[in-house]
Amino acid sequence: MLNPTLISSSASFLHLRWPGTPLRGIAQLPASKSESNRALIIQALAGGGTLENLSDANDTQLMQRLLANQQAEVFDAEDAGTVMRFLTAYLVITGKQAKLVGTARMYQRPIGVLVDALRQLGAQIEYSGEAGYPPLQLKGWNPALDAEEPAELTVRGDISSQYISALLMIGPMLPAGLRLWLTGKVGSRPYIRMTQSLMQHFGATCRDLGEVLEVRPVAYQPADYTIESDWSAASYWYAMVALAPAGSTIILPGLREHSWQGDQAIVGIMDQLGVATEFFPDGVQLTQKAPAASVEQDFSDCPDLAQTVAVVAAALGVPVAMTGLESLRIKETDRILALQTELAKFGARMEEEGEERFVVKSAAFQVSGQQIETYHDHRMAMAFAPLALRGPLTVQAPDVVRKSYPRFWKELERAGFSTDFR
Ligand SMILES: O=C(O)C1=C[C@@H](OP(=O)(O)O)[C@@H](O)[C@H](O)C1
Ligand SMILES: C=C(OP(=O)(O)O)C(=O)O
Repeated sequence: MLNPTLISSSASFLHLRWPGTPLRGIAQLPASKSESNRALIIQALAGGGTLENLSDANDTQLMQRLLANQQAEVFDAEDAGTVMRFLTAYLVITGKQAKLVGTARMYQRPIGVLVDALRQLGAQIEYSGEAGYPPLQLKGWNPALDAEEPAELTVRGDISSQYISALLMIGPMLPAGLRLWLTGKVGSRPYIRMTQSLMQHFGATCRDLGEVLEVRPVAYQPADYTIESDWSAASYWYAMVALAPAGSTIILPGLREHSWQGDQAIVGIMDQLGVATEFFPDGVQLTQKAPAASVEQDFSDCPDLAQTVAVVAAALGVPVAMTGLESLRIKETDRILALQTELAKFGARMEEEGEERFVVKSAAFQVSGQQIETYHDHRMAMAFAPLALRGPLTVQAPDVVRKSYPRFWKELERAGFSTDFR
């Protein structure tokens, strides 16, 4: 069978068009890659259990392949932050000596906070390139940990929550558990809570005691878990409903009202940008409503939604003030710079007004054949694609979506977009 992701894999450009009718239908979402990649690490540590609905995202397929070949000498995390960070901690705790490599961009994404913490636990890790960044050489694990008292670590929370999740997940394997003190402004908190919830689902004990997170030395137990659909991926369908002609509505199966994913925050944000959500037992229906006159939003807990929201607000002409964007500069690309550059092609501006506060404003926003650069960032492609509902648009390197949503373009075709891959 033809792999749907291969159809576009060699394309340099995708020309997207919308016929002008209302947008209606059921869109299939990928499963959450954040839940999937945690569940895979925990399942490997638990030694069993069944995972249903694992994500088809490259980040998850990659994690699965790497965990299936643990005797490897080199582990290539490609551009997947969770793979690089979670696997580093996993390989340390399972005593592997190996090299961890990735893309050129991965070598610009810091990992020093995690390496310092693992070294304190007894890991021997060397930097093969620049100190503080991958690639890493894991040289062994000589824990000198107290059998009675939990290991105590102090970790900055203001760079990436993935270091904290990585450390929490190996906590049950330490002789007396782990006490993790967080310093600085902790970002992406819901991802830390998601880690705790999944750990608990697999029998571990991980408690949030305010300033400190405590993991007891209680072993993981094999368990079954069904991964929820991905709320970050859902955000692009919210954007489409917000920008589509009157009378548009979309059903998204597999989303839960009580979710472990912080990006469910899209429900409240898009309620202000013209999309109402109705929950059903297995999913949601999105319909249109009037947007607010202006929006203020802190993205500290949901950084992956920032691009979607900036583009929709600019296209609607609703001024939006955005805070909590600090981590955007060290993701797949510098997402602030990328947004500023690409929004400018439509006459919209994203300007820093005061410290770490960005305001997106636009007048006479027009979509008329612009070409969007994607900067090796899946979210740049998916956040700008909904603009095709307002006029013809070209997306450069469309295959970038495979990182989290390989079927994205297929789903757009099913919804009625015309796609021309060149
Ligand atoms: O733990 C996770 O699954 C993730 C945490 C977030 O990263 P940061 O903690 O670096 O903000 C998020 O941006 C990323 O897409 C996935
Ligand atoms: C930032 C992201 O992923 P990661 O950090 O896991 O590469 C993302 O998916 O937007």
